[in-house]
Amino acid sequence: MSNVKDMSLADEGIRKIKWVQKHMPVLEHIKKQFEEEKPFEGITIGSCLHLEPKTVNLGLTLQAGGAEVAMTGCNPLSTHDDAAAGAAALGLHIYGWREQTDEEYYEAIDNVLSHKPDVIIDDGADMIMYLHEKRPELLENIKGACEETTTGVHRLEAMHADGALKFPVIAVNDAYTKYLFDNRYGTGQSSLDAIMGTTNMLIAGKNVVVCGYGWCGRGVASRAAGLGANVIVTEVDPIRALEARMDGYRVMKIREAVKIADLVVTVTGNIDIIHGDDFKYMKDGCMLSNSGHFNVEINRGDLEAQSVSCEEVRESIEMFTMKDGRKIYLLADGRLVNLAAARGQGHPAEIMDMSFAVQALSAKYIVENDLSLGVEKAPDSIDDEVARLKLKAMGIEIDDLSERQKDYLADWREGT
Ligand SMILES: NC(=O)c1ccc[n+]([C@@H]2O[C@H](COP(=O)([O-])OP(=O)(O)OC[C@H]3O[C@@H](n4cnc5c(N)ncnc54)[C@H](O)[C@@H]3O)[C@@H](O)[C@H]2O)c1
Ligand SMILES: N[C@@H](CCSC[C@H]1O[C@@H](n2cnc3c(=O)[nH]cnc32)[C@H](O)[C@@H]1O)C(=O)O
Repeated sequence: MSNVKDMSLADEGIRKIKWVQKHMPVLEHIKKQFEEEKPFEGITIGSCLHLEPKTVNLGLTLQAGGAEVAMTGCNPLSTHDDAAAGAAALGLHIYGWREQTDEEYYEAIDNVLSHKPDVIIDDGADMIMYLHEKRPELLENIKGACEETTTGVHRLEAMHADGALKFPVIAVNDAYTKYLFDNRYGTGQSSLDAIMGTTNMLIAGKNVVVCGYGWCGRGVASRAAGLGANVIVTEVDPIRALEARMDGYRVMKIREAVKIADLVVTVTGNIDIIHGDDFKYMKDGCMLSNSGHFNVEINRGDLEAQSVSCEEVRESIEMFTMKDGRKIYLLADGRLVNLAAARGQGHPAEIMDMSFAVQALSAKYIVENDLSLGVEKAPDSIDDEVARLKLKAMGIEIDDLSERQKDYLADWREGT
């Protein structure tokens, strides 16, 4: 059963799914293994992930392993209607469409849960939260869950600390083969790609303010600098601020940064990064975008309160006219621009290849093991396997330690 926008888009969706499959060699390898081993026979997997071609390929990989798969999106703006229709035509249960209301978004989550999943794959923890709060009768079916992103992991750790979490969770985000590549190079490239595609503006010579110098912030800063921007970083963590400085960027307080910003990209996972009086100090024409989480990093309510009008001037660009006549532009409703902007394509397929390989192997790990309650990193063996498969797919060979080298590294006696 599915509920998508328009099944006549299925052929185009399938074309796009086939395209990404050519660029996801690790997941394709795992799909073949799953076809032989059938680790998910009798298992239902429910997911809440950005519903687009690469995610559908994860769904097909789980299906190849014998799973019944039900999927919805994890953001009201990020679903690709053609990929959703294609996935439904390929036998996955798909619920969702682009531009859902909040009510429709949670209804779709509810529909997935009605399939009574044994395993949940979440991105941002909305499905896990909803399950605990609104469908607690289903908790007993759940063997475990995987969480895709930094903020989702933080939410679930907080839930566990409160004693509220009722099943084990694997923090897929915390695998090296996830955050070092997805959060950094994926967010770096896809955010700039979406901002440029949405605005058709030049990046070179602009003051680009990156709020947060975590894994995503590093990626966004380096890609913006590569395009010729003058990058300014804001941080609250002294070590990350120092790192940003020594990586060559200016570091300053947000209040100083907004005064000179041409473009702001928030990537903190935190609330109210741009809020209140910050809007009063912005230059005419300043563009605001978020690539972190949900739509809380830029306080839209505060922006609206200080403006006299708001108009969609181009797809995914709202122009706020301020009381003094300045124009401030908000991209993609302040939701993560690389996925929620109409032109946002998400991370490149080669990146999601690794993230979703970790998801697929973590789901298998959940069904094959009795994990204890809590939030734990994906096992190192999964990281190692994904990295080795990726190197192999890229045609890269690396060296092995010799016996002499192993002995040397294990010996404290050998010195100068
Ligand atoms: N757009 C995407 O596709 C994508 C991909 C991966 C992660 N994410 C999301 O992006 C966000 C960041 O993820 P990450 O892995 O980089 O996390 P991270 O924890 O590595 O980095 C976040 C950084 O923001 C800083 N920060 C917090 N509050 C701040 C404030 N008030 N001002 C300035 N800096 C502040 C923190 O000190 C930290 O260095 C999360 O919400 C994550 O879920 C988005
Ligand atoms: N549901 C929240 C979650 C943040 S999404 C951040 C996650 O999106 C994932 N992501 C980035 N690009 C893609 C993509 O193209 N397809 C599926 N997931 C993606 C990425 O792994 C990252 O951890 C929200 O919408 O605000």
